[in-house]
Amino acid sequence: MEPRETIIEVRGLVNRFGDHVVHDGLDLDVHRGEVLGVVGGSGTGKSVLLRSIVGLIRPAAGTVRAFGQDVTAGRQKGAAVQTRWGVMFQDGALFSSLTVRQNVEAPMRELMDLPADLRRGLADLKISMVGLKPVARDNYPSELSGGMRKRAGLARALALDPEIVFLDEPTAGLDPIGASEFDELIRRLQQAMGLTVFMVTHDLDSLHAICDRIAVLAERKVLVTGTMREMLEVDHPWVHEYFHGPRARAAQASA
Ligand SMILES: Nc1ncnc2c1ncn2[C@@H]1O[C@H](COP(=O)(O)OP(=O)(O)OP(=O)(O)O)[C@@H](O)[C@H]1O
Repeated sequence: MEPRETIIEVRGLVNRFGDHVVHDGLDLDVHRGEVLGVVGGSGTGKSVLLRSIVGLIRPAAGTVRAFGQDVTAGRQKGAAVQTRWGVMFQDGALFSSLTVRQNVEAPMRELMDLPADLRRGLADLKISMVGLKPVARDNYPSELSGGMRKRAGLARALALDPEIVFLDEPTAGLDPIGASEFDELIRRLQQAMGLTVFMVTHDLDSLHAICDRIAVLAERKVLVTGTMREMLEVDHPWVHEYFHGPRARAAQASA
């Protein structure tokens, strides 16, 4: 097997809010081309981990290297990697006063110097790639269904042709059919674009359907990483319950 390239390397990460320690010496590698599912109980710091990797939270200690650059060192250095990743927040986090197209154009406006017609063409391409009809381009977020808003959020995350996308609970709030369509979309885009995907999720079906590897957050760190098959062997109470509980059995049966 070829050695795997690590594109995100988190070492010794410490995050705390007041005296509440969320992460205490967390290590994690993300490999190029994989779909990594990040799971953990509520409040274990999955979103905080995502936000500290993309520079929205400055950790109390530890380092995050992205594409070989230390992105914890300061905003200046981090700016260079911002075009290499895209982020989709939990509810899509779209700008409510902008249309879908304007939302997708926003990262291009901020970080690239493109003529308006090219920017618009690229935005429309991304909108069609996520399966939204052309008519949705001029809609405002409030005019879209939850599933469409998520697709629009994904189109915005893809705006700059990133190498990695960070998705925070992409299927939360979708009905089962919508959720599996969204999984399928992520898998197709990942294969077509050679994307790496970092996905925080509670969705056991998504873990089965599209994740190459899973990282479990517990006890203020990444307790274990591995394939779904490896997760089934882990002898830790929470991990065992999560991957063997009734919902896990149902997801396994339908995978
Ligand atoms: N800005 C903040 N200020 C204070 N506490 C915070 C802040 N952001 C997160 N926390 C706390 O950090 C902990 C981890 O939060 P986080 O949102 O990362 O959890 P999570 O694992 O994503 O949970 P869930 O699965 O419920 O979304 C929580 O206890 C939360 O209250």
